[in-house]
Amino acid sequence: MHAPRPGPAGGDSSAAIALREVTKQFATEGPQPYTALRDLDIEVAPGEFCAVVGPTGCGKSTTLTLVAGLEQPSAGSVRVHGEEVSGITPGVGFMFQTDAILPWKTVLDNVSAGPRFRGVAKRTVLSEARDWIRRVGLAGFEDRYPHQLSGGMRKRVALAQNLINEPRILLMDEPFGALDVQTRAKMSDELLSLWELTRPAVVFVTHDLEEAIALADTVIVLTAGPAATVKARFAIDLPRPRVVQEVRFDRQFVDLYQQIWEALRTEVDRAYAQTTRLSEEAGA
Ligand SMILES: Nc1ncnc2c1ncn2[C@@H]1O[C@H](COP(=O)(O)OP(=O)(O)OP(=O)(O)O)[C@@H](O)[C@H]1O
Repeated sequence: MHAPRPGPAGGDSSAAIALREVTKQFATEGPQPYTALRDLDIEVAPGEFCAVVGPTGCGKSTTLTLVAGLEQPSAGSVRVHGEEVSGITPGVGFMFQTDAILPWKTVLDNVSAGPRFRGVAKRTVLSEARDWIRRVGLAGFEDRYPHQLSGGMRKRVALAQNLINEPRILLMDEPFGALDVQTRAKMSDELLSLWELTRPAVVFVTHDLEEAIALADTVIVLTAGPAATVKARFAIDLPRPRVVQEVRFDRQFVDLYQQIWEALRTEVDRAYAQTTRLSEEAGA
């Protein structure tokens, strides 16, 4: 039995990420702001792999932008390694669904870009970049340009580009969402083995509950918006190393899936009903 763990693990200042009673409002064209998140409490330990699921539009990406320092909370606090976030958070890697690699640079130059920007000597950077390119399985493709690569290969470049900076925190917003099912499973396996190398704390946003359970130590379910918050938190105590395609058939996996889906389904139904109502009102 994997009972949902209530709330975050009780105010530990050694957390990699700690969001406390976070509310985020956005200005609208009307007089009232839109409250995307309210009283959100999330804590992620160093080295923990945390997946966040929730209905569409509930505030998953917004949560990541708060941790990255791209947005400020309207109330509450966002801390990274004990420091209040103000401005872009250092030591944080970010991977989106769309490719963020530079189309005019080769694989080698893309992977080298971060350390070069920080002023690391060129020779050191090139040698490290080649190492990371090899680790992500792209040895021999150093001189290719992004348009000469498949979608999965471009994701590997993006991974190497992030991991070469040895981020203590890696924020991933549906990074494999645009890939076909098989490539996606392969990339998930590769992500897990690369994550083991440097063990950053990961927050991985996904719509895919199977993907969330297969990858994570913890799955957080958010409620439907507006004013989304944490509905439940589940510990995923499946043994590691895991093979994403195989772990899905594990009895324990199926039990976890049923429990988490039970929590998620209500929120997905609520979000769907709201969208349908708003669309009917707009059309009336
Ligand atoms: N800059 C912004 N200005 C106004 N509203 C915003 C802004 N960013 C996000 N929102 C609103 O906040 C809510 C949460 O958005 P967010 O993108 O975080 O949701 P999400 O859970 O990541 O969505 P999805 O699952 O569809 O990717 C949405 O209603 C969105 O329209």
